[in-house]
Amino acid sequence: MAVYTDVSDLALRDFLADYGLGKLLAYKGIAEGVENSNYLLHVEAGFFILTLYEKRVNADDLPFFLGLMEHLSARGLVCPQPVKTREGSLFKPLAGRPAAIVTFLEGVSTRAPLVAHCAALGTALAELHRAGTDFPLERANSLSISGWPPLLMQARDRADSVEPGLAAFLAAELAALEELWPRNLPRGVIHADLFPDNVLFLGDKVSGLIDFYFACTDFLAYDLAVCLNAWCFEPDFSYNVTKGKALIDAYQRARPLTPLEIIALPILARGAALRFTLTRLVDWLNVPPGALVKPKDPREYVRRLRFHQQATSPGDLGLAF
Ligand SMILES: Nc1ncnc2c1ncn2[C@@H]1O[C@H](COP(=O)(O)OP(=O)(O)OP(=O)(O)O)[C@@H](O)[C@H]1O
Ligand SMILES: N[C@@H](CCO)C(=O)O
Repeated sequence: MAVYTDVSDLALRDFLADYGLGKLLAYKGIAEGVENSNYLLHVEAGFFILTLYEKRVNADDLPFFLGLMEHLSARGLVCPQPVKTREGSLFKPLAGRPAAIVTFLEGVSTRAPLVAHCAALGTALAELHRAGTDFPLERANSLSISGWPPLLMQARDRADSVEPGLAAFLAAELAALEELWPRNLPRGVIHADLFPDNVLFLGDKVSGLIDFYFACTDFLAYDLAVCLNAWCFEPDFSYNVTKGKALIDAYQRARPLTPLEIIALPILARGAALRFTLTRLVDWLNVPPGALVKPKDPREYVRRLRFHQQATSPGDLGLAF
């Protein structure tokens, strides 16, 4: 359960006094998620999500994240809408953390995506990229290639306790990717963490995208690479090329990839696998005492990384070219 920061009902009532949402009727911590503390709020105005931003979220980035959700909602993408205080603020402190209230979205995330889910995701991802084109703010991706060496430094000494030889393997991967990483691909707003737990469905249809707290300005095709890793591997770590093809084809129907993006996709997928290996490894080795959280297993991403070392052609991912 991801609740790092406990919120007393007294503090919450005081916080809510600045919003026009009526009285607090009930609230409870939400079991899913690993990054921030989330509560489901039931107030007189209905149901909302209260998020307290934890270590990876810098308060200076909140205007980008919350402004992006407003921008995308205004363009018809279903994502949480931030609720402003009576004075017009998008966030304010609660229990020592910056905190915001956003609208609650209906739908259920899937733990075992089917081909139809992957196709629906591909369409939603391309729509997100298109809706983000005129968003005026920029935010560098702090977890792209220049952000990986500091993560490896934090984990290097204890990485081999997770899997023998892991520190050397990751150092070699980092060096290889620094050589191979593309420089000039189409850029724009990306979600950067569109895993199955961040996509809500009603049946086969996407009913909402959530958790924009890694969103940034980066290669659009990197977002597709993150999704291929998160949605198209089976529990035995084999890559399901049918799911990959469904995701890519649906994406391309709404936003065709350029030839350079097609060539770069295997490297982007390898880099995306390294990014999540490193953040998971750091979190695995540093669970805060008392936190109600189940860290995610970095070895799931080491397996993907090994796949991408071998799968060097776009066709290996399901891309017809
Ligand atoms: N706007 C929303 N509407 C409905 N449910 C939501 C909403 N925002 C969050 N949730 C619920 O809260 C859970 C955790 O939210 P979120 O994914 O934003 O947390 P996180 O800690 O940032 O997670 P992650 O580990 O994916 O980074 C979600 O899986 C979902 O069940
Ligand atoms: N989606 C991430 C966790 C949130 O950053 C992961 O599965 O490692």
